[in-house]
Amino acid sequence: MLSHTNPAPVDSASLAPAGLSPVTVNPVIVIPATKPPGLTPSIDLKVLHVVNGEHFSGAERVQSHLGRCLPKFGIGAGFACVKPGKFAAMLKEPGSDWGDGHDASMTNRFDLRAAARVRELVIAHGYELLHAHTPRTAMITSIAARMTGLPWIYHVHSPASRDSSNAMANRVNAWIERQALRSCSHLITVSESLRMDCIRKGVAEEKVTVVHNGVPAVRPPRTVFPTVGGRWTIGMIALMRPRKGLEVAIDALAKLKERGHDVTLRVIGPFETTVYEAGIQSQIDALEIQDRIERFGFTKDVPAALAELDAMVLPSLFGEGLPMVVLEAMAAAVPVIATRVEGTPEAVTHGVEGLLAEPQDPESLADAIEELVTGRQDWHRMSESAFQTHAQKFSDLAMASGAAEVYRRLLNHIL
Ligand SMILES: CC(=O)N[C@H]1[C@@H](OP(=O)(O)OP(=O)(O)OC[C@H]2O[C@@H](n3ccc(=O)[nH]c3=O)[C@H](O)[C@@H]2O)O[C@H](CO)[C@@H](O)[C@@H]1O
Ligand SMILES: O=P([O-])([O-])O[C@@H]1[C@@H](O)[C@H](O)[C@@H](O)[C@H](O)[C@@H]1O
Repeated sequence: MLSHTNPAPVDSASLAPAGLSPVTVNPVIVIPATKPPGLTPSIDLKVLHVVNGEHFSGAERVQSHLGRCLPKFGIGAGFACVKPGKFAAMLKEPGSDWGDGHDASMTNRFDLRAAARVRELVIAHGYELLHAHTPRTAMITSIAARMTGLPWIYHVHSPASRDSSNAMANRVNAWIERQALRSCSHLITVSESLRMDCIRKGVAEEKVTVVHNGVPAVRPPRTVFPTVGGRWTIGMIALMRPRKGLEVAIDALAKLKERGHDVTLRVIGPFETTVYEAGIQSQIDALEIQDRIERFGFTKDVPAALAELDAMVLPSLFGEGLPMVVLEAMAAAVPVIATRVEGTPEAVTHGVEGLLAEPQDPESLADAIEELVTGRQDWHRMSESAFQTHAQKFSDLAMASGAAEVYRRLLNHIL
């Protein structure tokens, strides 16, 4: 049963800005992650996720939601982290309900002792299935699976061959992934686009299941609405690395300034490297748009940050699966302006939950933002559609239910 605070809807005419059509909105809706119908079953299956652990980004967000929600389907999750860092530390924080965190650190990319450590964890904690999330952890897991005789699942979050802007790292990761996948029992992809990518690379169709990413239904209260002709605050939320296209957003912002629109870009999240950060700062300085950019570091409270945005912008260049920030924005009823890459169009239809621009194209991105700020696209309609689409298709429980089904079918030899 969904248990949520859902006050009586009010007519937003009094709240609505000039130039945007009023609709009926709920002023405060915060829907906590909830249980599926029925009582929580007892745990009858334990899965060990083998994860990188150094960042807290999209894959880790998926892992944490799975860890929290799988027990509602009778499945307990543990995590073996092969790199120390943010996710590994967050697993150990008081109050973390993601599952048990274990250390399986590697001293270098080819440190195969981590596989022996995974085997020890399986024996000590009674895990019955292994689940890897990156090429590096696929390699470790494939060896650990051989050592333990357990089946293993590979979760594809992005295409290894175009996952980063480092061509050599992409080639090495794609090669490692190919070798490891020879022994993989089943693949989960986060988008249909990635399923097709795996099939094109030779994985048998029946070995791949799409489990779309999902996030909890958290729609923070919003009291201020954007107005045509007023100031718009759009935000990008990410671990900032070249493939996310922050440069394109900055160029688009300069174009919007030239066109006379009052749009500010809020950049929320850490930078992967100081070199990348310095390059971005130089670009901002050269374009003389310091007055239009606000920068924040990593935030733990993404829903609160979203509640202060008029739109979430994600100008990814390539390499996405189904970005979590897109789904988080939709859950928070924030329109999304993103690019037509990989799985993003599976969540956002142009003109419905948001707007889609062409990747690598500041003009196209500026045009999309302009559509919204000039009121040619109705903000309230888009906000409500985003909220509805999330609720119907991209909840954390739907994702956990999909993963649980794959686990059970695999162990019952139906897959
Ligand atoms: C290029 C790439 O490999 N992208 C994939 C990666 O996501 P990637 O890590 O690139 O980006 P996502 O948008 O999916 O995730 C970023 C996550 O970090 C969180 N965040 C960000 C900034 C901040 O300050 N605080 C914070 O908590 C966001 O709320 C979000 O949950 O894994 C996702 C999960 O399957 C995939 O769908 C993405 O396509
Ligand atoms: O294992 P590795 O190549 O060093 O680590 C990489 C991670 O640092 C990165 O966050 C992720 O997006 C890549 O897919 C890759 O897994």
